[in-house]
Amino acid sequence: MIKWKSLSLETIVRVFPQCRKITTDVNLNEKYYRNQVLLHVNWRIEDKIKNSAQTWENLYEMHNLTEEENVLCNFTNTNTPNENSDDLDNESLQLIDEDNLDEEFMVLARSGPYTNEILIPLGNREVDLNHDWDASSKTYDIYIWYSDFENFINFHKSNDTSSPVDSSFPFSYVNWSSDQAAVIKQVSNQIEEIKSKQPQTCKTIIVQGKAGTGKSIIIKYITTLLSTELGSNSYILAAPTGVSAVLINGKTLHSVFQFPTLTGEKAKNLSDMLSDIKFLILDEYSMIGCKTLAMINRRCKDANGNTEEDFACLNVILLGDIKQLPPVKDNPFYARLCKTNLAREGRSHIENFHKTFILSTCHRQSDIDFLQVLNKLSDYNVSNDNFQLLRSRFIIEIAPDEENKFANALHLYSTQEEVKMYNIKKLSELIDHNTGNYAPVLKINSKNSCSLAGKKQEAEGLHKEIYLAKNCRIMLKSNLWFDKKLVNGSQGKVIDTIYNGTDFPSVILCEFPSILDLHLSLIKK
Ligand SMILES: Nc1ncnc2c1ncn2[C@@H]1O[C@H](COP(=O)(O)OP(=O)(O)OP(=O)(O)O)[C@@H](O)[C@H]1O
Repeated sequence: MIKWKSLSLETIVRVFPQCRKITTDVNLNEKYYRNQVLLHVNWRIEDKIKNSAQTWENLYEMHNLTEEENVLCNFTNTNTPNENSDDLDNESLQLIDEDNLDEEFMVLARSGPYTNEILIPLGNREVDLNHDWDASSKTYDIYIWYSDFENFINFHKSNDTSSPVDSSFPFSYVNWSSDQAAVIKQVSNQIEEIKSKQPQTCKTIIVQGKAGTGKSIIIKYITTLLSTELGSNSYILAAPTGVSAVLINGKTLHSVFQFPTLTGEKAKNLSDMLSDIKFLILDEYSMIGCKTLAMINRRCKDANGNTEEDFACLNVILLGDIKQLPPVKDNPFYARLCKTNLAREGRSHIENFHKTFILSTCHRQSDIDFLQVLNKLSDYNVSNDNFQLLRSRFIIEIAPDEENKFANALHLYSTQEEVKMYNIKKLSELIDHNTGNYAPVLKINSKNSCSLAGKKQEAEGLHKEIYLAKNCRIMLKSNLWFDKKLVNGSQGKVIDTIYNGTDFPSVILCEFPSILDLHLSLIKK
Protein backbone atom coordinates (compact mmCIF):
# COMPACT_ATOMS: atom_id res chain seq x y z
CA MET A 1 0.00 0.00 0.00
CA ILE A 2 1.27 3.47 -0.84
CA LYS A 3 1.12 6.04 1.89
CA TRP A 4 1.54 9.73 1.09
CA LYS A 5 3.27 11.84 3.64
CA SER A 6 3.92 15.53 3.42
CA LEU A 7 7.33 16.60 4.68
CA SER A 8 7.70 19.60 6.93
CA LEU A 9 10.40 21.13 4.71
CA GLU A 10 10.81 21.16 0.93
CA THR A 11 13.00 18.34 -0.23
CA ILE A 12 14.15 16.73 -3.45
CA VAL A 13 12.60 13.69 -5.04
CA ARG A 14 13.77 10.32 -3.88
CA VAL A 15 12.97 6.84 -5.07
CA PHE A 16 11.61 4.16 -2.79
CA PRO A 17 12.36 1.48 -1.85
CA GLN A 18 15.81 2.88 -1.33
CA CYS A 19 18.63 0.63 -2.49
CA ARG A 20 22.18 1.04 -1.41
CA LYS A 21 25.04 -0.29 -3.44
CA ILE A 22 25.77 -3.69 -1.93
CA THR A 23 28.62 -5.32 -3.68
CA THR A 24 28.03 -8.89 -2.59
CA ASP A 25 24.49 -9.25 -3.92
CA VAL A 26 24.18 -8.86 -7.68
CA ASN A 27 20.38 -8.70 -7.58
CA LEU A 28 20.33 -5.93 -5.03
CA ASN A 29 22.94 -4.07 -7.02
CA GLU A 30 20.73 -4.31 -10.08
CA LYS A 31 17.93 -2.66 -8.11
CA TYR A 32 20.25 0.13 -7.14
CA TYR A 33 21.44 0.64 -10.74
CA ARG A 34 17.84 0.60 -11.94
CA ASN A 35 16.86 3.32 -9.48
CA GLN A 36 19.77 5.49 -10.49
CA VAL A 37 19.09 5.08 -14.21
CA LEU A 38 15.40 5.84 -13.81
CA LEU A 39 16.24 8.89 -11.76
CA HIS A 40 18.82 10.40 -14.08
CA VAL A 41 18.08 9.29 -17.64
CA ASN A 42 15.20 10.67 -19.75
CA TRP A 43 12.62 7.95 -20.17
CA ARG A 44 8.93 7.41 -20.72
CA ILE A 45 8.48 3.66 -20.81
CA GLU A 46 10.80 1.45 -18.83
CA ASP A 47 11.00 -1.32 -21.44
CA LYS A 48 12.20 1.18 -23.99
CA ILE A 49 15.31 2.34 -22.23
CA LYS A 50 16.67 -1.13 -21.57
CA ASN A 51 16.64 -4.13 -23.90
CA SER A 52 16.51 -7.63 -22.47
CA ALA A 53 20.19 -8.29 -23.22
CA GLN A 54 21.33 -5.36 -21.10
CA THR A 55 21.73 -5.20 -17.36
CA TRP A 56 20.92 -2.08 -15.39
CA GLU A 57 24.59 -1.97 -14.50
CA ASN A 58 25.47 -1.71 -18.23
CA LEU A 59 23.09 1.20 -18.60
CA TYR A 60 24.33 2.86 -15.45
CA GLU A 61 27.87 2.81 -16.81
CA MET A 62 26.80 3.76 -20.32
CA HIS A 63 25.23 6.94 -18.99
CA ASN A 64 28.19 7.80 -16.80
CA LEU A 65 26.01 7.87 -13.75
CA THR A 66 28.81 7.68 -11.28
CA GLU A 67 29.23 11.39 -11.90
CA GLU A 68 25.52 12.13 -11.59
CA GLU A 69 25.50 10.33 -8.30
CA ASN A 70 28.17 12.66 -6.98
CA VAL A 71 26.33 15.69 -8.25
CA LEU A 72 23.20 14.64 -6.43
CA CYS A 73 25.11 14.22 -3.25
CA ASN A 74 26.25 17.80 -3.59
CA PHE A 75 23.01 19.52 -2.79
CA THR A 76 23.58 21.74 0.17
CA ASN A 77 19.93 22.48 0.66
CA THR A 78 18.77 18.90 0.74
CA ASN A 79 16.54 18.43 3.68
CA THR A 80 18.04 15.64 5.73
CA PRO A 81 15.56 14.56 8.35
CA ASN A 82 16.90 14.36 11.86
CA GLU A 83 17.24 11.06 13.57
CA ASN A 84 14.16 11.48 15.71
CA SER A 85 12.02 12.37 12.77
CA ASP A 86 10.02 9.67 11.06
CA ASP A 87 10.47 11.52 7.75
CA LEU A 88 12.29 8.49 6.39
CA ASP A 89 15.81 8.10 5.19
CA ASN A 90 18.50 8.48 7.79
CA GLU A 91 21.20 8.29 5.17
CA SER A 92 23.43 11.28 5.66
CA LEU A 93 24.39 13.15 2.52
CA GLN A 94 27.94 14.17 1.99
CA LEU A 95 28.47 17.88 1.64
CA ILE A 96 31.39 19.15 -0.32
CA ASP A 97 32.81 22.43 -1.61
CA GLU A 98 29.79 24.74 -2.00
CA ASP A 99 31.30 26.91 -4.76
CA ASN A 100 31.28 24.07 -7.26
CA LEU A 101 27.67 23.13 -6.75
CA ASP A 102 25.03 22.91 -9.41
CA GLU A 103 21.71 24.32 -8.31
CA GLU A 104 19.05 21.70 -7.63
CA PHE A 105 16.90 22.95 -10.47
CA MET A 106 19.79 22.67 -12.92
CA VAL A 107 20.34 19.02 -12.17
CA LEU A 108 16.65 18.25 -12.23
CA ALA A 109 16.12 20.17 -15.46
CA ARG A 110 18.80 18.07 -17.14
CA SER A 111 17.08 14.91 -15.98
CA GLY A 112 13.63 15.79 -17.30
CA PRO A 113 12.27 13.98 -20.32
CA TYR A 114 11.52 17.21 -22.16
CA THR A 115 15.03 18.70 -22.19
CA ASN A 116 15.39 20.22 -25.60
CA GLU A 117 18.76 21.85 -25.35
CA ILE A 118 19.94 23.61 -28.49
CA LEU A 119 23.48 22.52 -28.97
CA ILE A 120 23.99 24.20 -32.33
CA PRO A 121 24.48 27.97 -32.24
CA LEU A 122 22.22 28.59 -35.21
CA GLY A 123 23.23 31.56 -37.34
CA ASN A 124 26.81 31.39 -36.02
CA ARG A 125 27.90 28.04 -37.46
CA GLU A 126 30.62 28.02 -40.10
CA VAL A 127 28.10 27.33 -42.80
CA ASP A 128 26.07 30.36 -41.73
CA LEU A 129 29.01 32.74 -41.33
CA ASN A 130 30.76 31.71 -44.56
CA HIS A 131 27.68 32.12 -46.70
CA ASP A 132 27.65 35.13 -49.02
CA TRP A 133 24.34 36.65 -47.96
CA ASP A 134 24.81 39.61 -50.32
CA ALA A 135 25.13 37.43 -53.41
CA SER A 136 21.43 37.06 -54.17
CA SER A 137 20.94 40.84 -54.11
CA LYS A 138 22.56 40.99 -57.58
CA THR A 139 19.83 38.76 -59.01
CA TYR A 140 17.29 41.37 -58.09
CA ASP A 141 19.26 44.41 -59.21
CA ILE A 142 16.63 45.12 -61.84
CA TYR A 143 14.40 46.25 -58.99
CA ILE A 144 16.02 49.57 -58.40
CA TRP A 145 12.89 50.58 -56.57
CA TYR A 146 12.60 48.35 -53.59
CA SER A 147 9.18 49.81 -53.06
CA ASP A 148 8.08 47.41 -55.84
CA PHE A 149 8.50 44.64 -53.31
CA GLU A 150 7.00 46.65 -50.51
CA ASN A 151 3.84 47.39 -52.49
CA PHE A 152 3.59 43.94 -54.04
CA ILE A 153 0.46 42.84 -52.18
CA ASN A 154 -1.33 46.18 -52.32
CA PHE A 155 -0.58 46.62 -56.03
CA HIS A 156 -1.97 43.22 -57.01
CA LYS A 157 -4.84 43.46 -54.57
CA SER A 158 -6.10 46.69 -56.11
CA ASN A 159 -5.76 45.29 -59.66
CA ASP A 160 -7.33 41.91 -58.94
CA THR A 161 -10.45 41.10 -60.91
CA SER A 162 -10.55 37.31 -60.46
CA SER A 163 -13.43 35.61 -58.70
CA PRO A 164 -12.44 33.69 -55.58
CA VAL A 165 -15.51 31.42 -55.68
CA ASP A 166 -15.23 27.89 -57.03
CA SER A 167 -18.75 27.16 -58.18
CA SER A 168 -18.01 24.05 -60.24
CA PHE A 169 -18.06 21.50 -57.44
CA PRO A 170 -18.86 17.93 -58.56
CA PHE A 171 -21.69 16.77 -56.30
CA SER A 172 -22.39 13.69 -58.39
CA TYR A 173 -20.09 11.47 -56.28
CA VAL A 174 -21.80 12.46 -53.04
CA ASN A 175 -24.20 9.98 -51.55
CA TRP A 176 -25.87 12.14 -48.89
CA SER A 177 -26.33 10.47 -45.53
CA SER A 178 -29.86 10.72 -44.10
CA ASP A 179 -28.83 13.41 -41.58
CA GLN A 180 -27.21 15.50 -44.34
CA ALA A 181 -30.26 14.99 -46.56
CA ALA A 182 -32.52 16.32 -43.78
CA VAL A 183 -30.54 19.58 -43.63
CA ILE A 184 -30.63 19.98 -47.41
CA LYS A 185 -34.36 19.32 -47.47
CA GLN A 186 -34.93 21.92 -44.75
CA VAL A 187 -32.95 24.59 -46.61
CA SER A 188 -34.63 23.70 -49.93
CA ASN A 189 -38.01 24.21 -48.23
CA GLN A 190 -36.91 27.59 -46.93
CA ILE A 191 -35.81 28.62 -50.43
CA GLU A 192 -39.15 27.50 -51.87
CA GLU A 193 -41.03 29.49 -49.23
CA ILE A 194 -39.04 32.60 -50.08
CA LYS A 195 -39.60 32.13 -53.79
CA SER A 196 -43.33 31.60 -53.40
CA LYS A 197 -43.51 34.38 -50.78
CA GLN A 198 -45.08 32.03 -48.25
CA PRO A 199 -44.75 32.84 -44.56
CA GLN A 200 -41.79 31.02 -43.05
CA THR A 201 -42.10 29.06 -39.83
CA CYS A 202 -38.50 27.94 -39.54
CA LYS A 203 -35.78 30.41 -40.37
CA THR A 204 -32.95 29.78 -37.95
CA ILE A 205 -31.22 26.42 -37.78
CA ILE A 206 -28.14 24.91 -36.17
CA VAL A 207 -26.25 22.12 -37.90
CA GLN A 208 -24.18 20.40 -35.24
CA GLY A 209 -21.61 17.84 -36.40
CA LYS A 210 -18.20 16.61 -35.33
CA ALA A 211 -15.18 16.77 -37.63
CA GLY A 212 -15.71 14.95 -40.93
CA THR A 213 -19.49 14.67 -40.70
CA GLY A 214 -19.85 16.63 -43.94
CA LYS A 215 -20.64 20.21 -42.88
CA SER A 216 -18.34 21.89 -45.43
CA ILE A 217 -19.79 19.88 -48.27
CA ILE A 218 -23.31 20.86 -47.16
CA ILE A 219 -22.20 24.50 -47.20
CA LYS A 220 -20.92 24.05 -50.76
CA TYR A 221 -24.18 22.46 -51.81
CA ILE A 222 -26.41 25.05 -50.13
CA THR A 223 -24.45 28.01 -51.51
CA THR A 224 -24.57 26.53 -55.03
CA LEU A 225 -28.32 26.00 -54.62
CA LEU A 226 -28.84 29.53 -53.34
CA SER A 227 -26.83 31.01 -56.23
CA THR A 228 -28.96 29.13 -58.73
CA GLU A 229 -32.33 29.69 -57.06
CA LEU A 230 -32.05 33.13 -55.49
CA GLY A 231 -28.91 34.65 -57.04
CA SER A 232 -25.28 34.86 -55.96
CA ASN A 233 -26.00 37.91 -53.77
CA SER A 234 -28.66 36.11 -51.80
CA TYR A 235 -26.40 34.88 -49.02
CA ILE A 236 -23.49 35.78 -46.81
CA LEU A 237 -21.06 33.01 -45.97
CA ALA A 238 -18.74 33.78 -43.08
CA ALA A 239 -16.69 32.28 -40.26
CA PRO A 240 -15.02 33.68 -37.14
CA THR A 241 -11.37 33.24 -38.23
CA GLY A 242 -9.40 33.82 -41.44
CA VAL A 243 -8.46 30.18 -41.96
CA SER A 244 -11.96 28.83 -41.34
CA ALA A 245 -13.37 31.45 -43.72
CA VAL A 246 -10.86 30.58 -46.46
CA LEU A 247 -11.71 26.89 -46.17
CA ILE A 248 -15.33 27.56 -47.13
CA ASN A 249 -14.60 30.36 -49.60
CA GLY A 250 -16.35 32.77 -47.29
CA LYS A 251 -15.42 35.95 -45.43
CA THR A 252 -14.57 36.66 -41.82
CA LEU A 253 -17.40 37.81 -39.56
CA HIS A 254 -15.43 40.91 -38.70
CA SER A 255 -14.94 41.91 -42.32
CA VAL A 256 -18.66 41.43 -43.08
CA PHE A 257 -20.09 43.14 -40.00
CA GLN A 258 -17.24 45.56 -39.36
CA PHE A 259 -17.03 44.97 -35.60
CA PRO A 260 -16.82 46.78 -33.26
CA THR A 261 -17.89 50.20 -34.60
CA LEU A 262 -19.62 51.01 -37.83
CA THR A 263 -20.45 54.52 -38.96
CA GLY A 264 -21.06 56.69 -42.03
CA GLU A 265 -20.17 55.29 -45.45
CA LYS A 266 -19.36 51.81 -44.10
CA ALA A 267 -22.75 51.55 -42.39
CA LYS A 268 -24.48 52.49 -45.62
CA ASN A 269 -22.46 49.92 -47.60
CA LEU A 270 -23.41 47.18 -45.16
CA SER A 271 -27.02 48.23 -45.28
CA ASP A 272 -26.95 48.13 -49.12
CA MET A 273 -25.32 44.74 -49.14
CA LEU A 274 -27.78 43.24 -46.65
CA SER A 275 -30.79 44.51 -48.58
CA ASP A 276 -30.59 41.57 -51.05
CA ILE A 277 -29.48 38.99 -48.52
CA LYS A 278 -31.83 36.15 -47.61
CA PHE A 279 -29.47 33.72 -45.88
CA LEU A 280 -26.70 34.19 -43.36
CA ILE A 281 -24.52 31.06 -43.23
CA LEU A 282 -22.00 31.00 -40.41
CA ASP A 283 -19.48 28.17 -40.00
CA GLU A 284 -17.49 27.15 -36.88
CA TYR A 285 -20.24 28.42 -34.62
CA SER A 286 -18.49 27.18 -31.45
CA MET A 287 -16.19 30.19 -31.88
CA ILE A 288 -19.03 32.67 -32.22
CA GLY A 289 -19.93 33.87 -28.76
CA CYS A 290 -23.15 35.27 -27.27
CA LYS A 291 -21.94 38.87 -27.60
CA THR A 292 -20.95 38.43 -31.24
CA LEU A 293 -24.30 36.87 -32.07
CA ALA A 294 -26.06 39.78 -30.39
CA MET A 295 -23.98 42.24 -32.41
CA ILE A 296 -24.76 40.37 -35.66
CA ASN A 297 -28.44 40.59 -34.81
CA ARG A 298 -28.18 44.33 -34.12
CA ARG A 299 -26.30 44.93 -37.37
CA CYS A 300 -28.99 43.07 -39.35
CA LYS A 301 -31.75 45.06 -37.63
CA ASP A 302 -29.94 48.39 -38.13
CA ALA A 303 -29.36 47.58 -41.78
CA ASN A 304 -32.92 46.82 -42.82
CA GLY A 305 -34.90 48.67 -40.16
CA ASN A 306 -36.83 45.59 -39.05
CA THR A 307 -36.44 45.72 -35.30
CA GLU A 308 -39.16 43.19 -34.48
CA GLU A 309 -37.76 39.87 -35.63
CA ASP A 310 -34.45 38.28 -34.70
CA PHE A 311 -31.86 38.85 -37.44
CA ALA A 312 -34.35 41.13 -39.19
CA CYS A 313 -36.12 38.27 -40.98
CA LEU A 314 -32.93 36.72 -42.39
CA ASN A 315 -32.62 32.95 -42.55
CA VAL A 316 -29.65 32.03 -40.37
CA ILE A 317 -27.73 28.74 -40.52
CA LEU A 318 -25.06 28.05 -37.91
CA LEU A 319 -22.78 25.08 -38.58
CA GLY A 320 -19.95 23.57 -36.56
CA ASP A 321 -19.21 21.53 -33.49
CA ILE A 322 -20.02 23.21 -30.20
CA LYS A 323 -17.41 21.00 -28.50
CA GLN A 324 -14.62 22.49 -30.55
CA LEU A 325 -12.78 25.77 -29.86
CA PRO A 326 -14.72 28.31 -27.76
CA PRO A 327 -14.90 31.99 -28.68
CA VAL A 328 -12.13 34.42 -27.72
CA LYS A 329 -13.13 37.07 -25.15
CA ASP A 330 -16.79 36.16 -25.42
CA ASN A 331 -19.23 33.79 -23.70
CA PRO A 332 -19.80 30.48 -25.49
CA PHE A 333 -23.47 29.69 -26.19
CA TYR A 334 -23.49 27.12 -23.39
CA ALA A 335 -22.14 29.57 -20.77
CA ARG A 336 -24.30 29.49 -17.65
CA LEU A 337 -23.33 32.92 -16.53
CA CYS A 338 -23.47 35.82 -18.95
CA LYS A 339 -22.46 38.96 -17.09
CA THR A 340 -23.25 41.63 -19.68
CA ASN A 341 -26.56 42.60 -21.23
CA LEU A 342 -25.10 42.07 -24.67
CA ALA A 343 -24.10 38.49 -23.84
CA ARG A 344 -27.53 37.77 -22.32
CA GLU A 345 -29.12 39.20 -25.45
CA GLY A 346 -27.06 36.85 -27.65
CA ARG A 347 -27.91 33.85 -25.50
CA SER A 348 -31.60 34.52 -25.81
CA HIS A 349 -31.20 34.59 -29.63
CA ILE A 350 -29.51 31.20 -29.66
CA GLU A 351 -32.21 29.79 -27.39
CA ASN A 352 -34.82 30.99 -29.90
CA PHE A 353 -33.29 29.14 -32.84
CA HIS A 354 -36.01 27.10 -34.49
CA LYS A 355 -34.35 23.74 -35.22
CA THR A 356 -31.16 21.82 -34.58
CA PHE A 357 -29.88 19.08 -36.90
CA ILE A 358 -27.27 16.64 -35.69
CA LEU A 359 -24.92 15.07 -38.21
CA SER A 360 -23.68 11.79 -36.82
CA THR A 361 -22.15 9.94 -39.80
CA CYS A 362 -18.43 10.57 -40.10
CA HIS A 363 -17.36 10.57 -43.77
CA ARG A 364 -13.67 11.20 -43.24
CA GLN A 365 -12.47 8.56 -40.80
CA SER A 366 -12.67 4.94 -41.93
CA ASP A 367 -10.77 3.50 -38.96
CA ILE A 368 -13.68 2.50 -36.74
CA ASP A 369 -11.61 2.00 -33.56
CA PHE A 370 -10.00 5.42 -33.88
CA LEU A 371 -13.34 6.99 -34.65
CA GLN A 372 -14.78 5.47 -31.50
CA VAL A 373 -11.93 6.90 -29.44
CA LEU A 374 -12.48 10.35 -30.96
CA ASN A 375 -16.17 10.18 -30.09
CA LYS A 376 -15.42 9.07 -26.53
CA LEU A 377 -12.86 11.83 -26.14
CA SER A 378 -15.40 14.42 -27.15
CA ASP A 379 -17.85 12.97 -24.60
CA TYR A 380 -15.20 12.93 -21.82
CA ASN A 381 -15.70 9.21 -21.59
CA VAL A 382 -12.36 7.59 -22.44
CA SER A 383 -12.02 3.98 -21.31
CA ASN A 384 -8.79 2.23 -20.46
CA ASP A 385 -8.89 0.44 -23.84
CA ASN A 386 -9.30 3.76 -25.64
CA PHE A 387 -6.38 5.15 -23.71
CA GLN A 388 -4.19 2.15 -24.56
CA LEU A 389 -5.01 2.65 -28.24
CA LEU A 390 -3.99 6.29 -28.08
CA ARG A 391 -0.89 5.32 -26.17
CA SER A 392 0.14 2.93 -28.94
CA ARG A 393 0.45 6.03 -31.15
CA PHE A 394 2.96 7.83 -28.92
CA ILE A 395 5.90 8.82 -31.06
CA ILE A 396 8.28 6.51 -29.19
CA GLU A 397 5.95 3.57 -29.80
CA ILE A 398 5.75 3.75 -33.57
CA ALA A 399 8.27 2.36 -36.04
CA PRO A 400 10.88 4.82 -37.43
CA ASP A 401 9.46 4.48 -40.96
CA GLU A 402 6.08 5.59 -39.77
CA GLU A 403 7.54 8.31 -37.59
CA ASN A 404 9.29 9.73 -40.67
CA LYS A 405 5.92 10.23 -42.32
CA PHE A 406 5.24 12.90 -39.71
CA ALA A 407 8.58 14.66 -40.13
CA ASN A 408 7.02 17.56 -42.00
CA ALA A 409 3.63 17.48 -40.32
CA LEU A 410 2.42 20.59 -38.58
CA HIS A 411 3.18 20.26 -34.86
CA LEU A 412 1.09 21.78 -32.10
CA TYR A 413 2.72 23.11 -28.95
CA SER A 414 1.29 24.79 -25.91
CA THR A 415 3.93 27.50 -25.47
CA GLN A 416 5.73 29.96 -27.77
CA GLU A 417 9.03 28.74 -26.37
CA GLU A 418 8.38 25.16 -27.49
CA VAL A 419 7.39 26.40 -30.95
CA LYS A 420 10.64 28.34 -31.16
CA MET A 421 12.68 25.32 -30.05
CA TYR A 422 11.04 23.09 -32.63
CA ASN A 423 11.54 25.62 -35.42
CA ILE A 424 15.19 26.02 -34.52
CA LYS A 425 15.65 22.26 -34.55
CA LYS A 426 14.05 21.99 -38.00
CA LEU A 427 16.13 24.89 -39.31
CA SER A 428 19.33 23.33 -38.04
CA GLU A 429 18.47 20.10 -39.89
CA LEU A 430 17.61 21.82 -43.17
CA ILE A 431 19.77 20.64 -46.09
CA ASP A 432 20.90 22.83 -48.96
CA HIS A 433 20.26 20.59 -51.97
CA ASN A 434 22.88 22.36 -54.11
CA THR A 435 25.74 21.55 -51.76
CA GLY A 436 24.37 18.56 -49.84
CA ASN A 437 25.43 20.36 -46.62
CA TYR A 438 23.36 22.03 -43.96
CA ALA A 439 21.53 25.05 -45.32
CA PRO A 440 22.97 28.40 -44.18
CA VAL A 441 20.72 30.02 -41.59
CA LEU A 442 20.46 33.76 -41.14
CA LYS A 443 20.04 35.11 -37.63
CA ILE A 444 18.42 38.53 -37.54
CA ASN A 445 18.52 40.34 -34.21
CA SER A 446 15.79 42.81 -33.46
CA LYS A 447 16.84 46.45 -33.22
CA ASN A 448 14.83 46.94 -30.05
CA SER A 449 14.58 44.22 -27.50
CA CYS A 450 12.66 45.88 -24.73
CA SER A 451 10.05 43.68 -23.11
CA LEU A 452 7.18 45.67 -24.66
CA ALA A 453 8.34 44.72 -28.16
CA GLY A 454 7.48 41.11 -27.46
CA LYS A 455 3.93 41.92 -26.45
CA LYS A 456 1.32 41.39 -29.10
CA GLN A 457 -0.20 44.85 -28.89
CA GLU A 458 3.12 46.67 -29.22
CA ALA A 459 4.95 44.81 -31.96
CA GLU A 460 2.89 41.83 -33.04
CA GLY A 461 4.75 39.47 -30.68
CA LEU A 462 8.15 40.26 -32.19
CA HIS A 463 10.93 37.91 -31.08
CA LYS A 464 14.34 39.18 -30.05
CA GLU A 465 15.83 37.28 -32.94
CA ILE A 466 14.49 35.43 -35.93
CA TYR A 467 16.14 32.71 -37.95
CA LEU A 468 15.54 32.24 -41.66
CA ALA A 469 16.90 30.03 -44.41
CA LYS A 470 16.08 29.50 -48.06
CA ASN A 471 13.25 26.97 -48.36
CA CYS A 472 12.33 27.13 -44.68
CA ARG A 473 8.59 26.93 -44.11
CA ILE A 474 6.77 29.92 -42.75
CA MET A 475 3.26 30.70 -41.55
CA LEU A 476 1.43 33.99 -41.88
CA LYS A 477 0.27 35.50 -38.59
CA SER A 478 -2.13 38.08 -40.01
CA ASN A 479 -4.69 38.41 -42.79
CA LEU A 480 -2.97 40.03 -45.78
CA TRP A 481 -5.19 39.27 -48.72
CA PHE A 482 -8.24 37.23 -48.06
CA ASP A 483 -9.32 36.32 -51.62
CA LYS A 484 -5.87 34.91 -52.37
CA LYS A 485 -5.85 32.84 -49.20
CA LEU A 486 -3.09 34.93 -47.60
CA VAL A 487 -4.56 34.74 -44.12
CA ASN A 488 -3.44 34.03 -40.58
CA GLY A 489 -2.31 30.38 -40.67
CA SER A 490 -1.49 30.13 -44.41
CA GLN A 491 1.78 28.34 -45.05
CA GLY A 492 4.50 29.16 -47.55
CA LYS A 493 8.31 29.14 -47.77
CA VAL A 494 11.19 31.59 -47.89
CA ILE A 495 12.67 31.99 -51.38
CA ASP A 496 15.42 34.50 -50.74
CA THR A 497 16.68 37.26 -48.50
CA ILE A 498 17.81 40.42 -50.24
CA TYR A 499 20.14 43.00 -48.77
CA ASN A 500 20.21 46.52 -50.11
CA GLY A 501 23.45 47.72 -48.60
CA THR A 502 22.04 47.52 -45.07
CA ASP A 503 22.70 45.39 -41.99
CA PHE A 504 19.17 44.05 -42.11
CA PRO A 505 17.71 42.25 -45.12
CA SER A 506 15.61 44.76 -47.08
CA VAL A 507 13.34 42.11 -48.57
CA ILE A 508 12.43 38.60 -47.59
CA LEU A 509 10.95 36.94 -50.65
CA CYS A 510 8.33 34.35 -49.81
CA GLU A 511 6.25 31.99 -51.87
CA PHE A 512 2.67 30.96 -51.12
CA PRO A 513 1.00 28.34 -53.34
CA SER A 514 -2.14 30.44 -53.77
CA ILE A 515 -0.31 33.37 -55.42
CA LEU A 516 2.30 31.52 -57.44
CA ASP A 517 1.16 33.19 -60.65
CA LEU A 518 1.64 36.67 -59.15
CA HIS A 519 5.09 35.82 -57.86
CA LEU A 520 6.19 34.79 -61.37
CA SER A 521 4.77 37.88 -63.00
CA LEU A 522 6.81 40.04 -60.66
CA ILE A 523 10.01 38.17 -61.39
CA LYS A 524 9.45 38.44 -65.18
CA LYS A 525 9.00 42.15 -64.92
N1 LIG B 1 -22.26 12.10 -48.21
C1 LIG B 1 -20.97 12.04 -48.52
N2 LIG B 1 -20.53 11.12 -49.42
C2 LIG B 1 -19.23 11.02 -49.73
N3 LIG B 1 -18.27 11.79 -49.19
C3 LIG B 1 -18.63 12.72 -48.29
C4 LIG B 1 -20.00 12.89 -47.92
N4 LIG B 1 -20.06 13.90 -47.01
C5 LIG B 1 -18.80 14.32 -46.83
N5 LIG B 1 -17.95 13.62 -47.60
C6 LIG B 1 -16.49 13.76 -47.66
O1 LIG B 1 -16.01 13.57 -46.32
C7 LIG B 1 -14.93 14.44 -46.05
C8 LIG B 1 -15.30 15.30 -44.83
O2 LIG B 1 -16.37 16.18 -45.16
P1 LIG B 1 -16.38 17.70 -44.76
O3 LIG B 1 -15.03 18.31 -44.98
O4 LIG B 1 -17.54 18.33 -45.43
O5 LIG B 1 -16.64 17.54 -43.20
P2 LIG B 1 -16.70 18.68 -42.07
O6 LIG B 1 -17.80 18.29 -41.16
O7 LIG B 1 -16.77 20.03 -42.71
O8 LIG B 1 -15.32 18.49 -41.37
P3 LIG B 1 -14.49 19.58 -40.52
O9 LIG B 1 -15.35 19.97 -39.35
O10 LIG B 1 -13.26 18.84 -40.12
O11 LIG B 1 -14.23 20.71 -41.46
C9 LIG B 1 -14.73 15.27 -47.32
O12 LIG B 1 -13.69 14.66 -48.06
C10 LIG B 1 -16.05 15.16 -48.05
O13 LIG B 1 -15.89 15.30 -49.45
